[in-house]
Amino acid sequence: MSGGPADATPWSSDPLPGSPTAFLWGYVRRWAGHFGGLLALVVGAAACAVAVQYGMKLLVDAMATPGTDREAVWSPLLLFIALIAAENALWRSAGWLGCLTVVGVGVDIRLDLFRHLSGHPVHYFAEHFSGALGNRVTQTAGAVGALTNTITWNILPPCVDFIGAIVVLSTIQWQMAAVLALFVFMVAGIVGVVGVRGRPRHRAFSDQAALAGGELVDVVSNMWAVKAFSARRIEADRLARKFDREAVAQRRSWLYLEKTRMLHDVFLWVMAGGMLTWAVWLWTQSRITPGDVVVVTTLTFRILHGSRDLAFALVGTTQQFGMIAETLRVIGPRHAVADAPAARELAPMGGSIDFENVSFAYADGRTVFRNFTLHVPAGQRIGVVGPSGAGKSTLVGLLQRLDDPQAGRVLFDGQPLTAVTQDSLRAAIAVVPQEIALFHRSVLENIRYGRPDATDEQVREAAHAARCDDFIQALPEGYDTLVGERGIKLSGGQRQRIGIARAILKDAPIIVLDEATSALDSHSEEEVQRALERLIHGRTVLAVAHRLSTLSGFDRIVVLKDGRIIEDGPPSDLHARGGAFHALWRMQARGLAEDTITRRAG
Ligand SMILES: Nc1ncnc2c1ncn2[C@@H]1O[C@H](COP(=O)(O)OP(=O)(O)OP(=O)(O)O)[C@@H](O)[C@H]1O
Repeated sequence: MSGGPADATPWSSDPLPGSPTAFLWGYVRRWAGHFGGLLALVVGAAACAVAVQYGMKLLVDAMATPGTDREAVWSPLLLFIALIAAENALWRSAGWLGCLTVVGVGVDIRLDLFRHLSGHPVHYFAEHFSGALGNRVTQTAGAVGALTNTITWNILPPCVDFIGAIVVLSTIQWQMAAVLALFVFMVAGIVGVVGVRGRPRHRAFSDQAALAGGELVDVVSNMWAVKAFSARRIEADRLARKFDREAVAQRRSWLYLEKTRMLHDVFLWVMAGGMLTWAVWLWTQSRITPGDVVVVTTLTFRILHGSRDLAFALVGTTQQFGMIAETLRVIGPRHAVADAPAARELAPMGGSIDFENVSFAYADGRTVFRNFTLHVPAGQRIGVVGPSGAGKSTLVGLLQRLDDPQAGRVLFDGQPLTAVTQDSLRAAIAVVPQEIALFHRSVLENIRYGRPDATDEQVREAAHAARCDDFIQALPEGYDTLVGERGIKLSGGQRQRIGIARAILKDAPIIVLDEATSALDSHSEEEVQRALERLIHGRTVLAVAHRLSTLSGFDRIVVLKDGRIIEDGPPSDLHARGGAFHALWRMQARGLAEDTITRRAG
């Protein structure tokens, strides 16, 4: 249940607020009614709690003062009972409203962080642990909830208690109120300073915890390699060392808090003993009533306990703030590739591609293209080949605008990519990569990812055209079968064909095949090849391939080397020319022949 003013954040490329306070303030404003109500309820409840102590004093005085009418006890008693009822009603209302607020804000925060996170370019996710990013979003919502709870239950009430207690005590004996106020400031100050000095220990613990958590995510997501290299014990030992280091840091952080608590308890004992002795001495002098002694004692205990809660809560909040600040640092920056303010929807007109004097270097300074120019007319099938590191994937990435070139332009049907929205651009390009990303959802939903509004019938037609029908029908629940995380229950060829079905469904004017068949055996490749033929019919195709046989029947081949085009022309011309492409082709043909001989012999 959100119940609040959700979806106030646009899909902006602007950075998130840099400081946790500004970030949190946005939610306080969005949920102003809830936070305002919570504040009023908590302040009211804490004030009632102080008034209850005063009610107790009135009752004791009515009972203990000699010569007073015994009937006079009923009104203080009634007041006392009414105040207890009011206090509890206010606390419970605060609890209820706190629940609505924390839950609702938690949903908003996770959605906002997800929206911003998903706007970062693809390489951002390669540079960070994706699992850790997901956890970070969840933990930040948790930290904001914990912060709200800490302020509501551990910071506001002691502050109200303190003000209330000073007001009440000053009506009894102003000197006592002054001494108590001084003492509380001193204790809160000392415990606060000691607490803050412990921060490096707490930070060391959270760093170690993050490291150990990251290691665990890394190992679990690479479980295949762990098993393949029989490395379970090695990984367990490695984790044991990380956990040990984390445990040492955790003990140091925890025991430091215990020592601070002990220090506070000593202060509490000295102060409570001192105040009580002072109050009883004043009573022996008949300067204050028994009710005054009761109220001095209970208020002293109450605010001394409160001062400890407050000091620890403040230390706790610095940890929550640290966590939120770290998230804003990692997730919050401006998106590296953003839609221009005046970006239009792309208007596809056949699907021509132009790279005009493009220069591009990665963030680490590695230059891939210098003044690169390539024109692909609409409807042409072009194969891009070349040695590893030549820039083939970078070229495909620039076409999808995963990055912007530092100089020059990339155009789609004459429209510069920077002038159109990223969503409309990517809707016009269907990519079949080497690794098809499958969600842990049904086969039907996975194919429908190509066009979310497609009917079941259209999904089945696309699957049929991509030659998926047979194996999908053979799955336990057909199209409703859930594929495992990353589609682990399907073979490489089957995943590829699902990827092709998606692309067929997408019906985009440009098809990009990025090593689409390189991980397949010859039989699967044949199947996939047929599916691909159906997909690429009548469209502009840009195919990156190591296996040159994939490109037979293409109109044109471009051979890249070190970001430059070294050969360009129809495959037959390149063969005739006897250059790099021809040499590569012959090498692969020999490999294929050997492969066939080996299989026949087998
Ligand atoms: N995210 C990145 N950050 C920095 N450098 C990168 C990044 N991605 C690729 N490169 C570098 O850019 C150059 C071109 O890489 P690219 O992946 O485009 O080559 P490729 O021709 O597709 O290679 P392969 O056939 O091995 O996939 C290489 O030198 C590579 O190391």
